[in-house]
Amino acid sequence: MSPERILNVSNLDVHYGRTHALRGVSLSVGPGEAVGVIGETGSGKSTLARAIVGLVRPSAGRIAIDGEETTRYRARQWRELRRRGIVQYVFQDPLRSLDPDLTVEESIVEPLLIRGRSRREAADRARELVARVHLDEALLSRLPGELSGGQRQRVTVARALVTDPRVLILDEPVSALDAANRVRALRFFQELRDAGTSLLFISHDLGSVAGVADRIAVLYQGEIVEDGPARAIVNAPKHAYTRLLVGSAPTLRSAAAARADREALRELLQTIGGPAQ
Ligand SMILES: Nc1ncnc2c1ncn2[C@@H]1O[C@H](COP(=O)(O)OP(=O)(O)OP(=O)(O)O)[C@@H](O)[C@H]1O
Repeated sequence: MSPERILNVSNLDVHYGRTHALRGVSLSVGPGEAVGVIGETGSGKSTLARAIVGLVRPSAGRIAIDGEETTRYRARQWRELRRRGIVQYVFQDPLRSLDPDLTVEESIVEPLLIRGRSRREAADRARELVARVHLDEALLSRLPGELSGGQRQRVTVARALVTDPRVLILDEPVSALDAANRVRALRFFQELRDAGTSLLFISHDLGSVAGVADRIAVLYQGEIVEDGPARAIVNAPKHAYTRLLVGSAPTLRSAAAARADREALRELLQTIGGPAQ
């Protein structure tokens, strides 16, 4: 496996009893790269994420995180890896992943206090992180139940960032958000990626990952049927299932059509010697 990849999954198989949930899945994420995994419900997206963070045991294949092979890790080694916080998994449902009785500040600082940091240092870091996810500092004293869905989601991301992870796995990060929050969240994920955090986006919706992902892998019935640069997947999907996904994302289709029109016009202008804009 190439050492410069932050996350490397190769030929991964996962079984749940008789259900063969993942079949020969290979995927890699480089430093500061955003990779999207898209697929319909039941295609195996969450199973892949859960296998990467050690919550599901693969029946075959290999996983390496930041150059360290984790495939045969025992519980103690997983605990140590989680303590170091190199990989963080942000679950789909923020309400379920935040303790309802802890304030935003307590939720964010908890992992730091466990690591033995002082309360003062942890509180400073909480303020820094809420600013980073574009939340008002006044929300630090609120409980999760007193926040909007978009705010809660940013709190879960702030909490995941507290350990400076090299890779962040985001399970359906924008599907529960309204349009304005969705745009804001996607912009924020771009900032994170640009600052060097590797991102693995998991979603059923091609439209919500296409704008952020550098590469996209399409998961269908437990197998990756297509994998490539996001632009190629959207503009020239090869697999029939990917074509169906692109076809059912109207904004993507019209953006691709508009781009094709612009390119055709540019070519025409060049042939007739006009201004090539
Ligand atoms: N704990 C489990 N025990 C048995 N089968 C499971 C378990 N978890 C998932 N499965 C099965 O494995 C397959 C993949 O499920 P998975 O949850 O990974 O899909 P998904 O793409 O994340 O779906 P969704 O988008 O609905 O969350 C499905 O057939 C599912 O029924």
